[in-house]
Amino acid sequence: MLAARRSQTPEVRAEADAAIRRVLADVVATVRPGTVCAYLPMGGEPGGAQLPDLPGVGRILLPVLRPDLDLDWATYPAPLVPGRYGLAEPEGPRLGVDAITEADLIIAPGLAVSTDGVRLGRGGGSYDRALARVAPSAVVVVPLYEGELVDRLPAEPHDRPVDAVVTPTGVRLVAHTGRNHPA
Ligand SMILES: Nc1nc2c(c(=O)[nH]1)N(C=O)[C@@H](CNc1ccc(C(=O)N[C@@H](CCC(=O)O)C(=O)O)cc1)CN2
Ligand SMILES: Nc1ncnc2c1ncn2[C@@H]1O[C@H](COP(=O)(O)OP(=O)(O)OP(=O)(O)O)[C@@H](O)[C@H]1O
Repeated sequence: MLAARRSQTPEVRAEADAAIRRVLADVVATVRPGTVCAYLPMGGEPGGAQLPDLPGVGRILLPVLRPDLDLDWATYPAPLVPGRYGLAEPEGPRLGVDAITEADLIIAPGLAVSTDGVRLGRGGGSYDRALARVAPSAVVVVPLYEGELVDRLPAEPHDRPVDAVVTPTGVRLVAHTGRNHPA
């Protein structure tokens, strides 16, 4: 999945990123979230650097990677400083790992999602831990490029299912049996 992302030309990627941001704006207009947990794409992740600049959202939180790879949160916009793995992270007060419980919409990074809602991450287990804390009513979406919504992914009991994927062509709901019962 990473190799396919790297092989995209900058022009094709920029166009797909802009389309993904337009679809995300539609999702925000529909869900009308008070608080959104977003992320700052890095190294060819869908959405581009402007992903967290979400118009009309009262409160935007970005992840701050803890030494144990769990996720803390800080508000955005804020000055960005370099974190581990080449991540850019917001300065400002750390709100704690439970800040995600206040989010109505979570935009989570992923390399692929299956049609039954399993998300493939980068292997830190960060979002598995963070998504276990989201409110039952919250919506979890993963921005993806074309071809990254797949039929099957290997799942383990700690994997937390997601609700929908956002691609350049639109939103697609994925089916799962509940946040704490991975498909
Ligand atoms: N943009 C973005 N922010 C994010 C995540 C993410 O996946 N994307 N995370 C999602 O959890 C957390 C950070 N976790 C990360 C874990 C690994 C790598 C990474 O680059 N891993 C290398 C190999 C690491 C190594 O040297 O062992 C890789 O995948 O090539 C990056 C972020 C929080 N913020
Ligand atoms: N709640 C948890 N507490 C501690 N470790 C966990 C937890 N959930 C998952 N892990 C560990 O994290 C590791 C990586 O899991 P996995 O490969 O599913 O990550 P991922 O979903 O790809 O990554 P990420 O969530 O960071 O995007 C596994 O070794 C797993 O045991």
